[in-house]
Amino acid sequence: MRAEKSTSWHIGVIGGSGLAAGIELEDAQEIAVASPFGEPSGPVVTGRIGEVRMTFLARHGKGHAIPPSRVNYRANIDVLKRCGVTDVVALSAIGSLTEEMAPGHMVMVDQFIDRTTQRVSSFFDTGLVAHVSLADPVCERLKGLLAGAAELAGGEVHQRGTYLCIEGPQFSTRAESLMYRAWGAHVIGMTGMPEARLAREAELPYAMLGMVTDYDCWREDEAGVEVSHVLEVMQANAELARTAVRNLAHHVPAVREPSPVDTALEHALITAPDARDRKLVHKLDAVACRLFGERD
Ligand SMILES: CSC[C@H]1O[C@H](OP(=O)(O)O)[C@H](O)[C@@H]1O
Ligand SMILES: Nc1ncnc2[nH]cnc12
Repeated sequence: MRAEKSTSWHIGVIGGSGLAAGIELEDAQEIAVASPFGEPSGPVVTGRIGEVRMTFLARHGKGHAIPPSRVNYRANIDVLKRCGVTDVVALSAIGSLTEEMAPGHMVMVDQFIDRTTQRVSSFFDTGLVAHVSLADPVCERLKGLLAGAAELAGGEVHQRGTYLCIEGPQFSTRAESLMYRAWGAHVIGMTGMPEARLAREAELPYAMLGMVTDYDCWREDEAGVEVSHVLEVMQANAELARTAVRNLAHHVPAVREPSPVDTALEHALITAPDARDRKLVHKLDAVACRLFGERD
């Protein structure tokens, strides 16, 4: 395992609802990658778009069998890191909490409010304590590149948006939806957290391209969200998302300059070396490879 990131891009794509079929890659290979954090959502498909290495993982597994609360977010991020991914792009179906973010639009999520309750949200634990900064959970550089790629694909793109993550699997009540609006959230989903937290701990720049599928249930006199409707809108927009990813691969700079996120753990570890749990340190050979991995 390499300790420092290379200057070549290797983009990991996590495909959400309606995007399990993945993206078209050259020299595609399906690989089952094992993780010390358990079973990831499925095998990854790794290959290239032009000169850029790409690795795809379906968040909910083949056939969308895994609900948001049971996605093994740690294993998913761990296997992407193990594959050598340098940056992570998340594709997600989202509900809109604001009039101007209409179904069919795309939102470059840049902030999160986490209302999840059942998920393991850190790679670190007793015997190895770390506190990374999450003030800016999305990598500005990756977000900018992805926004440009989405616009080039012909999408109506909103440059920022706060994503409220619920536990699900039920959609929200009207009272909750109104409260989230009052909190200043712009969009709602069930998977952005802890995915973004874990990417940061793994020193992986993360950006989310949210695909608006519905208006949640805050609008008066409108029916609540139906999953069939969400999937219908996603199917209509899946090709747009795939084109955005293709454009991203074709438009990243030839040389990947370091991102501040590449060293997010630099000042985050607080446990003294002699108080560290060796087993946990070993488990983090990929996630924290820069600090604990073997050099090749
Ligand atoms: C299919 S409706 C609810 C479902 O869709 C979103 O999934 P993802 O973020 O993986 O695209 C939402 O978060 C829920 O999991
Ligand atoms: N309204 C909504 N609430 C939660 N997750 C969603 N995914 C798509 N639409 C959603």
